Amino acid sequence: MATSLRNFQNEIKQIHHRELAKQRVHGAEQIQKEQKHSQVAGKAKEDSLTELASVGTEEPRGEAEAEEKILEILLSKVPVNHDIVRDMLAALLTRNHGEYVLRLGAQPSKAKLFAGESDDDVAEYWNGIEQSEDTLNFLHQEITSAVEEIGGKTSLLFEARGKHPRKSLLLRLPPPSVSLTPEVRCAVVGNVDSGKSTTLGVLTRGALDDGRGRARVSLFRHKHEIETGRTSSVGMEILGFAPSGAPILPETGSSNDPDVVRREKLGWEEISVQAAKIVSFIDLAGHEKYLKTTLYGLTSGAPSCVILIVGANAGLIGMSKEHLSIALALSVPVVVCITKIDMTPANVQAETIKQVVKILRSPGCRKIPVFVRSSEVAVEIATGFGKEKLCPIFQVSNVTGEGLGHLRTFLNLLPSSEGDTDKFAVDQPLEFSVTEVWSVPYVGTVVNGIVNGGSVKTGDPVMLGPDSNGNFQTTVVKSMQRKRAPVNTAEAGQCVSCALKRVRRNTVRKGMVMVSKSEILPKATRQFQGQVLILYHNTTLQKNYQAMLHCGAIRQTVRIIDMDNPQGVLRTGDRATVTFEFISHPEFIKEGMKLLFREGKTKGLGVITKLL
Ligand SMILES: Nc1nc2c(ncn2[C@@H]2O[C@H](COP(=O)(O)OP(=O)(O)OP(=O)(O)O)[C@@H](O)[C@H]2O)c(=O)[nH]1
Repeated sequence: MATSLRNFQNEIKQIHHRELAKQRVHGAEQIQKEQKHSQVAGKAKEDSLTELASVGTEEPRGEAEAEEKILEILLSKVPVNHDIVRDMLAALLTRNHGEYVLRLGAQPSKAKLFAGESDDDVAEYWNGIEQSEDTLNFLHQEITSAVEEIGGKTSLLFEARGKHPRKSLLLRLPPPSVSLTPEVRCAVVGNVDSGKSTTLGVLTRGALDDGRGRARVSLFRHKHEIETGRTSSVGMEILGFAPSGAPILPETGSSNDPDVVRREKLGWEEISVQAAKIVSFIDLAGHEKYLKTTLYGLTSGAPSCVILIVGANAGLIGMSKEHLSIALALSVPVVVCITKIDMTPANVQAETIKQVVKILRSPGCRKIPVFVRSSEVAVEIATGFGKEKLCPIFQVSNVTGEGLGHLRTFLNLLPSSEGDTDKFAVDQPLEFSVTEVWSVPYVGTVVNGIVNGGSVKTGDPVMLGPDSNGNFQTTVVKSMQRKRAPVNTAEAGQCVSCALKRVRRNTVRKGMVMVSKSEILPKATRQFQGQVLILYHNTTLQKNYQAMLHCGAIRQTVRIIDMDNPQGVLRTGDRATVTFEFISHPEFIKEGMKLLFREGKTKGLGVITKLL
């Protein structure tokens, strides 16, 4: 089963990439067509589509300039053949959307580092030049002033003295506007009472917990949540990092955590204005009763990583295994965070760690667990996160603050969602999926969601739909907000809310899309084919079977109307091409989209292969 799941996931990936490539070609053609059309019409005014094609190619922060300067300084201090050294140095500089991690001094091999070997044992070194502490300090100073010259900030992430001195620096160029601040989306899952809301409360508010739920109170949205201490909805929290690398925290209060820079009370808007990077958390419910909501949060929020919270005292129990399997099925990279290490006896904690490692290494997961016990490991694992099979494990206490510093360093360096060009393509016409709808007094209908492709500007005419008949209505984006700060543009990979002109609240539902207005009308689909793998079903699955389908922000009951399996039934582990039909209304879907369907314990994973 594990091997077939892996093969199937690889196939899904291939189909997804193939379809994305097709759509990109199609999107570029469409943009070209539109451009020609506007030229013929003699439209001299700035065309949003031309701009759309150029977004992402520009380097607004002077990134190339910064890189060149840093390399020049390093080269001038290293008395060896320049060409070889340049390549080596470039490899030590990890670039990620306006920020760099620079490693100075000889670096231990990652394998040794992740295995947690002590500095003296580290025999193997990769790309790096052995330098004295004085040279490192000198380079640190020179680079800091060079980065400051171009308006950036440098912060020390890690430093090792002694036999093999080395340093890791974070160089960050502040984003020119809020609309360009890189964002990382993390979904937080785990069993009831594992400490999800508490960990988020402590990370985003700064004040530590008292072990009786103090830190989580500000995160709850409903009265019953405060009364029961149980999350029931999808909550959103943000953590901003300043250009200096320090977390921006909104509340005053005492904290024994030395890593924290404390500011006066701050709202989301202020955080986004001050931040050079924003980590947004999707706080999901742990109770089985709310699994549908949790699944929705996982598929609709397009997270770049899933943080699985495990109570050290309880281990991976109940829904946490379910959450882990869903994250793996959706191929979202996983981070494990073991909480409550302050109150758990050593033997129980060791048991939990053993269990987590065993599950991560099992053929179903095939992850390589890495314990993050130093900032150096946190830096290394964050910069390449998502590309390898590594699964970082953090051990933290929300009461004493132990281990939270490493977790913050890791979050600070995670690659941003916008940088994931596999998932989000800028060079396509706009596609925005609606994940939430509100009616705001004096503003009107506001939709929140993710820009899956292309970009959008305020004032752009767009089409919103499909409604229950499969039709789209035309509207205009009146204004936009990103993390409650007003913005004028939003690009692929970002999560924004848009106020829409002349749209009634009751005509909009979650799962709808907003696409750019063009001559080609968007199409709503009622029936489609998908390649699926049945992950679990206790008997057999036949025609007319109904289940809840999750596909991006879409959540609707589907019925199986056909399958290519000769016996006409599907069992656990079976693969088939299945024809589905949406029960209540057509939806906007595309070939290559991943789908997940569920009914009770039954679970299936797949990819849309054909729209009928
Ligand atoms: N001692 C100690 N207690 C903790 C720690 N983390 C969380 N707690 C406590 O554990 C309890 C449960 O925490 P929650 O954050 O509500 O758990 P949850 O996972 O969000 O639960 P649901 O919202 O119901 O899914 C609270 O009383 C917290 O105070 C920790 O690191 N140490």
